[in-house]
Amino acid sequence: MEAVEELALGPCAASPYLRPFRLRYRQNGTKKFWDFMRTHDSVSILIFNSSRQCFLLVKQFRPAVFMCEMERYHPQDFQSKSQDSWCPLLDPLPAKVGVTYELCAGIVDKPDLSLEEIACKEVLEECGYDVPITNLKRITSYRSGVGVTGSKQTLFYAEVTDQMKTGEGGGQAEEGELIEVVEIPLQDSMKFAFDEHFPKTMGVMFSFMWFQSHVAQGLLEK
Ligand SMILES: Nc1ncnc2c1ncn2[C@@H]1O[C@H](COP(=O)(O)OP(=O)(O)O[C@H]2O[C@H](CO)[C@@H](O)[C@H](O)[C@H]2O)[C@@H](O)[C@H]1O
Ligand SMILES: [Mg+2]
Repeated sequence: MEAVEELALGPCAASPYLRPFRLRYRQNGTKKFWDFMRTHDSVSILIFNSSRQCFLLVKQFRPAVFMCEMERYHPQDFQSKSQDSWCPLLDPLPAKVGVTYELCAGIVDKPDLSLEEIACKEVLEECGYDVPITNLKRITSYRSGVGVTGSKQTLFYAEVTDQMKTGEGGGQAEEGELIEVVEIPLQDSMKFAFDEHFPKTMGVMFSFMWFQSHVAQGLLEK
């Protein structure tokens, strides 16, 4: 996953994944504008393996995270010339600075599938567990990125057992997805959630805390 080579930064003239817009408006008499991106909504799934008493997370290389780190160390790479042509990044940081721990997640891009169906598909593709749709519990939904995308993410919980494992996961190879599944033991999960050495999404932190207050107590009483 960390063999990332031949990096080059270029302009994004058109994308099936995001579209930039500007909204002009007058608020309380003051004229304003706001720039934003239209992008897909998404689902994410907190997966707890009860056979092994651990959470399943996915680790992947995130170009946007990587380039935030690059900008800190090589701000010149983002300057003018890359606005109209491809600019090779000659002194890249190690790819691992762009690898994050996340909940299994996927974009909502199939209008004929329900959020639950998309969530089950992602659990199978990314983590290799075949979860019946009735095993999914909707936790809540929230806005991810209110400043730029405003998109909505719906969070589910799925308890799995080793018997439900039918494959290795790892994402859809034909789409170039390269995902590593990692197990976080329940007993280490709160320490992990707040350990800044492991770059992660808010979804991981929030859902681990949700588990503590909604599920963990029940496990102790079993
Ligand atoms: N900007 C982009 N550029 C190039 N290719 C792209 C792309 N966006 C998506 N793709 C392609 O579409 C695939 C989408 O994968 P997923 O459906 O698993 O969504 P992902 O988990 O990346 O993001 C979802 O889940 C994460 C984690 O919660 C949310 O942050 C995120 O908004 C949501 O889309 C990627 O593997 C890639 O092939
Ligand atoms: Mg995904």
